[in-house]
Amino acid sequence: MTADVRTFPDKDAVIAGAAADAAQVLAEAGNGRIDVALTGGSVGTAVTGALASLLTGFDFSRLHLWFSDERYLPTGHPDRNDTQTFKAVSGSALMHASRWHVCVGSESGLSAEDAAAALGKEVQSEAPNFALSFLGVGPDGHVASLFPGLPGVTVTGSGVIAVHDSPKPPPTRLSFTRDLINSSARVWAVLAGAEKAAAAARALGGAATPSESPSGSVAGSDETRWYLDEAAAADL
Ligand SMILES: O=C(O)[C@H](O)[C@@H](O)[C@H](O)[C@H](O)COP(=O)(O)O
Repeated sequence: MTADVRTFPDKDAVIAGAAADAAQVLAEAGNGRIDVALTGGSVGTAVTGALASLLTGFDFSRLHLWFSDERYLPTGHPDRNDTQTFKAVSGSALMHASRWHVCVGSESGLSAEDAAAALGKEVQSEAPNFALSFLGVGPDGHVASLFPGLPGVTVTGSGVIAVHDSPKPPPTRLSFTRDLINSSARVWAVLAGAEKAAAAARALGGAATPSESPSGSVAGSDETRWYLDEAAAADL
């Protein structure tokens, strides 16, 4: 499916645009439970923060929030994606979502494989039907913690994997598989900056393999959108 590419003047406009559109998706979602997969990184976290301030009059008890990847560090560590997200949304009603499905922390003593399996079990038993998955994109084209050249991006099945030797610190991470990400109705990539331009062009060019371009290998079952600033869109 062809991605719907939306270009904005700068990073702040990308964040505001994606958050406003996500607020509309949530407002228009039918009755019942809504599952959303959040992402880490500067742009994704800021989108979640902006979304939190737009959701007025929303029934938060319907909302289940997940992270499509986590940096495998102790609970509360300032570099964890959930910690950074909680900071971005603190004081907002988003904190009252029915459930934040966070990953176990490394203080548990679990190996990354066992921590990934625990979250995978939760995915299996909750059977989330993701309405929306946000993804940041790295300069190397990674999404979630699926990095070019590492084995994770080729793992099949709707599970959660352990990732070792991540080129972006920290080295140990947990990540949704590509199949789990792609089970989302909507997959929205959010990115900004000239350092992302080559990765965006490779992904949207459509010729790269998943291992060369993880971001080019993710797509929503209904819709794939890319929110980019002009700098990141420069090579499209
Ligand atoms: O744990 C993480 O860092 C991520 O989830 C990662 O996939 C991130 O979204 C991208 O690296 C983009 O990050 P930026 O928006 O900061 O460039």
